[in-house]
Amino acid sequence: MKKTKSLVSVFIEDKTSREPCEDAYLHFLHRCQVINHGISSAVVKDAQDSATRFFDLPADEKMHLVSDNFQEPVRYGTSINHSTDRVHYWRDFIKHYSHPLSNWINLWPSNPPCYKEKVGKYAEATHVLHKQLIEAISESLGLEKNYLQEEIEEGSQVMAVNCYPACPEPEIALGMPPHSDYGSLTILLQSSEGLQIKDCNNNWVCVPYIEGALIVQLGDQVEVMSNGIYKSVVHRVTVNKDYKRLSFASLHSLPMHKKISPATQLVNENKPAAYGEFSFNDFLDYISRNDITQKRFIDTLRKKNL
Ligand SMILES: O=C(O)CCC(=O)C(=O)O
Ligand SMILES: [Fe+2]
Repeated sequence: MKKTKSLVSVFIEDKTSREPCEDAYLHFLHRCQVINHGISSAVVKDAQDSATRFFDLPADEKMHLVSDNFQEPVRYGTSINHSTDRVHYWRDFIKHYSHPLSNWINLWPSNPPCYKEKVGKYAEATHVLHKQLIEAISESLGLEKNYLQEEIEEGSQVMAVNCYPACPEPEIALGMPPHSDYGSLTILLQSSEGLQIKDCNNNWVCVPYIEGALIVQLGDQVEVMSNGIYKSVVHRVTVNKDYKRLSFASLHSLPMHKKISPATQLVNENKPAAYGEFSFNDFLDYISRNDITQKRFIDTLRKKNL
């Protein structure tokens, strides 16, 4: 079976195997893990090993990449924004722009020497997978498969590589606070459990670790484009006291300046546009001036009279 087709069928099969209501479909997508993604275990392992070696470097080797500027294409840090966070989170991260790879890879860490090549291979593979998933989502909404094709080809990809060290008091700490991702989809690779998502009843649910699987999380751009048929996933990261956890969050989005709004095919008299338009740049502007734990960005886009 062709990869794209099998991904589509994963979505559709689950849609029909549950109660035929919108919520059931969303419920499934909140929990989506993809196993038939076509990214080899060697590519995944090499990327994980390279990232582990990067985080194991002495602090002063990483410090020259520290920045609180959210627009910086390569940024190392702890917490979310170390200088403004009122609560610090138990996380180190390196974030880098990743698409088109040749535009950015020279800025990526040069130590360990394998980092660029190995993480670069993984980033390119997730870009291909993202395109397939967006096609499946567009079709599931009754839109053309290539509805967002151009925007995805030219779109942005930020790879957030997160390291959550073992924490002596995990019950009073978090690796990341509750948030949803701004983009279209996030493709997430976790080395062990730790991610939790908020379900329809507002309970935190642990996302199980499945060897070889990639977690697919819906972001704010898909919620807006689908006019609320899909909802972006609120998630947070817990930590543990026994071992370090590594995750790769590949954050995909439309190009930085491109505004997304509800698809006209999904807007009608009975279902008017429920959100205003926004771009990735608008989100960056918001996050640099606001605390996302106080108010979600997507809440600022909802039309008030609906
Ligand atoms: O580490 C994780 O499981 C999630 C990371 C995440 O949510 C993010 O980087 O936006
Ligand atoms: Fe996230």
